[in-house]
Amino acid sequence: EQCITLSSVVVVPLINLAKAMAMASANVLLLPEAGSGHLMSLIEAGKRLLAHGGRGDGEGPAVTVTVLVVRPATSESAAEVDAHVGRVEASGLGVRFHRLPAVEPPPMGCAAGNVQEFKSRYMQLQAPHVRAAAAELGAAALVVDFFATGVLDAAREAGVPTYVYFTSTAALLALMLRLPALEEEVPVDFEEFDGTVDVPGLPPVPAGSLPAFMGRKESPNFKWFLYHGRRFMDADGIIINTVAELEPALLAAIADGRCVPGRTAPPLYPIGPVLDLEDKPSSNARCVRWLDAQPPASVLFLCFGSMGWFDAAKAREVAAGLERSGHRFLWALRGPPAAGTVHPTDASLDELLPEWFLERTKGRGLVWPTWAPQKEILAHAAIGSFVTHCGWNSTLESLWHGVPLVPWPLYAEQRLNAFELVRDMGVAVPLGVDGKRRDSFVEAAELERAVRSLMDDASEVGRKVREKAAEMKAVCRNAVAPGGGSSYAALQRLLGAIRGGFSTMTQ
Ligand SMILES: COc1cc(-c2[o+]c3cc(O)cc([O-])c3cc2O[C@@H]2O[C@H](CO)[C@H](O)[C@H](O)[C@H]2O)cc(OC)c1O
Ligand SMILES: O=c1ccn([C@@H]2O[C@H](COP(=O)(O)OP(=O)(O)O)[C@@H](O)[C@H]2O)c(=O)[nH]1
Repeated sequence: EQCITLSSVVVVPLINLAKAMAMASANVLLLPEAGSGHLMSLIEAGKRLLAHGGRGDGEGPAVTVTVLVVRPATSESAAEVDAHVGRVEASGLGVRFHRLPAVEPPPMGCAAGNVQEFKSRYMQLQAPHVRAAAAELGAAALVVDFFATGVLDAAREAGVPTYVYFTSTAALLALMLRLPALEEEVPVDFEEFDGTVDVPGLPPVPAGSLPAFMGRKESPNFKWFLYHGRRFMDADGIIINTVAELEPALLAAIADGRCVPGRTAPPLYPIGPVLDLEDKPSSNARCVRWLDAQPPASVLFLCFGSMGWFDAAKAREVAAGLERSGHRFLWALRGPPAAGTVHPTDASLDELLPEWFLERTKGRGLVWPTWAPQKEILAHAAIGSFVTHCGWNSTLESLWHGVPLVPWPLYAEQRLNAFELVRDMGVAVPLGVDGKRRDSFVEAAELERAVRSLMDDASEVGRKVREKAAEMKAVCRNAVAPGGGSSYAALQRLLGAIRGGFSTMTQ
């Protein structure tokens, strides 16, 4: 109102000033899921947006990045999130944080087996606060975790272009986009199904390699994956933590509309590998110093993610398999979580290992009973291969260092990752894991066979897989190289789209 009474000599410069201020920076809001793994991955992606667009250039305004922090529902998770947010705030990288008001969690708590439902409903409840934050902070774009597609409508109502950040593979994305059709095509529950499933861009996928959440169609978790799969099509783009050259056929199948015939898929931005790979001072952990004394590419590393743990029956099979393989090893072994928590405890070696094991493998093996500095270990020249649960972050970390894999999937989408690593990418040897009757059990003889097939000098299969992993190391590094890399280019395209939308908004 004050402006109306002013002369045009004053009004025009004021409007221009407001526009100029708005144009000065395009604020990208990130909405991670309320758990630390996905939060870390999305923050890492945010750091890349800042590094590429933070100062602005001839192509458009500078980009700022603000993370909308959802209060985790458990104190265990809240402590992890607080610690990580604190570290990033202290790092001075310029990522901003905005804490969303507390929301009453859905009633079911962290009920075992309904994790996806709980997370999805909790994120959906954030919608009004996300809309308020978008207005308050002046959002140019919103990037949401793939469990948070429940806020898409609120973002749309607020007029904010919204992108999904997909923390896993293009294979899982293709499968989730296909899920509504697959549900119709396969007449029984997937856990009853013996056939193969068609995922465009992959060889036929055996039912036993489908993700754990797909078991029963009536389960709330399945329903939520179905929901998210549908909602991905409504996003303004899908940012995915993969590398174009790692999954070319899958990305082409999604982009060509082969996963959802008759509809155009949102633009895809494969910007991976999104990993926190900054040079950190060496942890000086004893396990890393132990590696210093081992010959190059001689050590098998075993580690099973933030939630993998073994009971004595499984640990004894591993021990026997490792002993018989004759190869050197570094085994990160964890025990069962304490009641009411999800994270493994430090292993009690007396309880988990056969009494002969440490003595018989002395000098060629080390058991590490706690959290391992995995990235530092995989970067070490002594590491020759990696037995992994196939979490996608662990997989990318391994490929980044050219380390070939032995896949031992445990939970989430890991069976699908294992299938892709062996059958499509050729960077892993197969391992027979009994997921149906014995909860991801591997027999000693089978582990010994797989390890030998990858690590024995005379193994032709091993040579090919090792070569392929070395190729993928180059692929990953080239992808993020400034200028010509595919992930670098995808990030530039993404910034272009965000800035383009922002300029339209502020015109
Ligand atoms: C991909 O399918 C599933 C992923 C998860 C899942 O969810 C999750 C949520 C968080 O708030 C924090 C996490 O750390 C986290 C991790 C997680 O699984 C891991 O995600 C990785 C990629 O980000 C990777 O793909 C690993 O394989 C996963 O173990 C959970 C889930 O079912 C419970 C899924 O089906
Ligand atoms: O002892 C461990 C176990 C895991 N990790 C790290 O935890 C992450 C695990 O992520 P992933 O996606 O592989 O699996 P998740 O734990 O989410 O199932 C990766 O960055 C690993 O490097 C680690 O550093 N030490």
